[in-house]
Amino acid sequence: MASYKDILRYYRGYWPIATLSIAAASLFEILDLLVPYAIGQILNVLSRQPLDGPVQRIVVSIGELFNIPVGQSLALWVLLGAIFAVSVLRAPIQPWIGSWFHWAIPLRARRDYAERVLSKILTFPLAFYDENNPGRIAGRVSRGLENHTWTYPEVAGQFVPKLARVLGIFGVILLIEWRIAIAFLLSFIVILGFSLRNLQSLIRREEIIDRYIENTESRTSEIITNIKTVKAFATEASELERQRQRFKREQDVILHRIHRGYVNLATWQRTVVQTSVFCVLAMTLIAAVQGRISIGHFITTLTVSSMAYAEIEPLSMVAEFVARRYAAMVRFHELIQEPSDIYNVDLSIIGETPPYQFTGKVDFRNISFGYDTDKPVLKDVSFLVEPYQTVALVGRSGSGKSTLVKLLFRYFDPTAGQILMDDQDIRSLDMTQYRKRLAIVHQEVDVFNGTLLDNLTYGNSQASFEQVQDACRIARVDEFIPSLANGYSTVVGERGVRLSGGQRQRLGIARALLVEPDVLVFDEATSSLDYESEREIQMAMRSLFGTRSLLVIAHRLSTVRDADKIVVLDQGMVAEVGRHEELLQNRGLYWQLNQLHEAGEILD
Ligand SMILES: Nc1ncnc2c1ncn2[C@@H]1O[C@H](COP(=O)(O)OP(=O)(O)OP(=O)(O)O)[C@@H](O)[C@H]1O
Repeated sequence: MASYKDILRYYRGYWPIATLSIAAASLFEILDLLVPYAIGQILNVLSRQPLDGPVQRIVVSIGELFNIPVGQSLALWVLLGAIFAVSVLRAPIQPWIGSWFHWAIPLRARRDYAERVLSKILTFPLAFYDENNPGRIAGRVSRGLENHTWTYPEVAGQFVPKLARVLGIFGVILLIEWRIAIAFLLSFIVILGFSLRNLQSLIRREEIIDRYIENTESRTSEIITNIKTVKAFATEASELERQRQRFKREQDVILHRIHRGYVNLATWQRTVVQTSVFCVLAMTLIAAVQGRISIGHFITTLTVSSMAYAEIEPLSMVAEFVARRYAAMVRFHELIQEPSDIYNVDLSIIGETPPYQFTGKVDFRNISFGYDTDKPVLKDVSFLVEPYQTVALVGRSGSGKSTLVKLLFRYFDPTAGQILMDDQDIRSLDMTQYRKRLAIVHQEVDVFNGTLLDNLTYGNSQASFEQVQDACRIARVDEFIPSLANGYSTVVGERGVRLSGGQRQRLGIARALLVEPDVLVFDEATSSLDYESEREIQMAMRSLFGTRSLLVIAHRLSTVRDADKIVVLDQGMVAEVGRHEELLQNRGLYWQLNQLHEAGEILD
């Protein structure tokens, strides 16, 4: 569970400079008090009342030092000089010690944490993404970073220095008349104590609403991701209605439970502040009338105390902002504290030549696995992929084909059994380096926003242009390049040319080939492709047979017919293994699937 300590740690790299700049800003706020104090003393000089002892001593010392007669005029010059020093001389220094660091620190911390949170996102286990969609994760990250960045300047540049100023004012009033100082201090303790108690309960409400907003954002992100389905089912109106209800509920809670709370707090604060100002005025007036304080002190006390009460509003505004943002900041740290993948992903390796080189012999030995411990998905699965063999995985939907591939990539580890790559348990290998020797072509190939060339070399930025051309020839990407306006430099993806399903698949194959994997996994696209594209891909794929070990999640008879080995899975178990003709002769599950799907040429 994250807490305020994590929020403080966010700025941890900058503590020394933060402490210095906050201390300097606080000092400036206290020095500001010299102005009303000096004006009070000037009034005393003009009304021929005595100066305060320490001021008198300073005037005398200066008179002696410069050999100037001590009198009214020297006292006025000294006081005027003090006002000049703390107001005019300070002006060009303050922004560089204050504002500069109050923004430089959170902006630097933002860069640190943007990097840290991305490293974290890159190393979350796959299961995390099943439970949290991109909208939820992105929302939490951006709200967290933004709120940390905005909160620091307010707390460091406003809250702490203003609080220091209030303490300074207490000191000044204490010098003048202790009874007024005590009344002043008590009123502040009451106001701050009550405000803090109220803010705590408002923070709890903010935490609840933050989770609620996150769920709403997550649904909006799902609508965007699944927009084709939304449009196809014409559910735009019902989606809007559902979200509209959530927006309304959000607004009701924010307006009536949270915002009302803040306004109630402000109302109460304002009333207490005005009462206190009045009491201090009355007490000061009585003290002046009774001759306990001079006219100058009367003016100083009234000026500084109203300065202090005027700070209540900015102070409580900052406290309110912090309270409003607290939940989002804490939830950002909760995200960072989520456990990473159990396998150590090495984020320091960029474009290095992987140390491993395998023949491509993969031995699945007695593999059992379940996403939930009580629901086994794979049960005692064993089969061997010899180097350069093409092995097809066949079975009904849900039989565990994709799960086997996830285990090969070590997204999960089997609960029993082992996967051996060239007779080495893959758990004993460096995971990042091991994965670099594998490649996969998914059913839906991801295209990043960038040029075609960027997308082709995504897994191997060192590839030469000749290698790219070779891969494109094998994967038949070269057949559609002439139709693109700028050839390899054509921008594809989000902001560029949309590639068709078949083109994307061929891009996926070329991209996989460019990393020169020892084992290539191919998750055949099912029925999203037209006949022409499908044939192109079939031909591209067939030209890979025998060039390396191939593991194909096969949906088409044509692939399966040519495979060296077909592994038929049934409810997580190996039902049959053999070549196409052998399995047909067996008249088992493969034969049944074959019969069922022969007409459509698709196996599951
Ligand atoms: N992330 C997951 N969490 C929990 N259960 C899962 C997860 N992924 C898959 N499953 C379950 O595991 C079983 C096997 O799924 P898998 O995707 O491996 O099957 P498949 O043979 O590849 O199916 P298809 O051909 O339809 O893609 C299914 O019952 C599925 O519901």
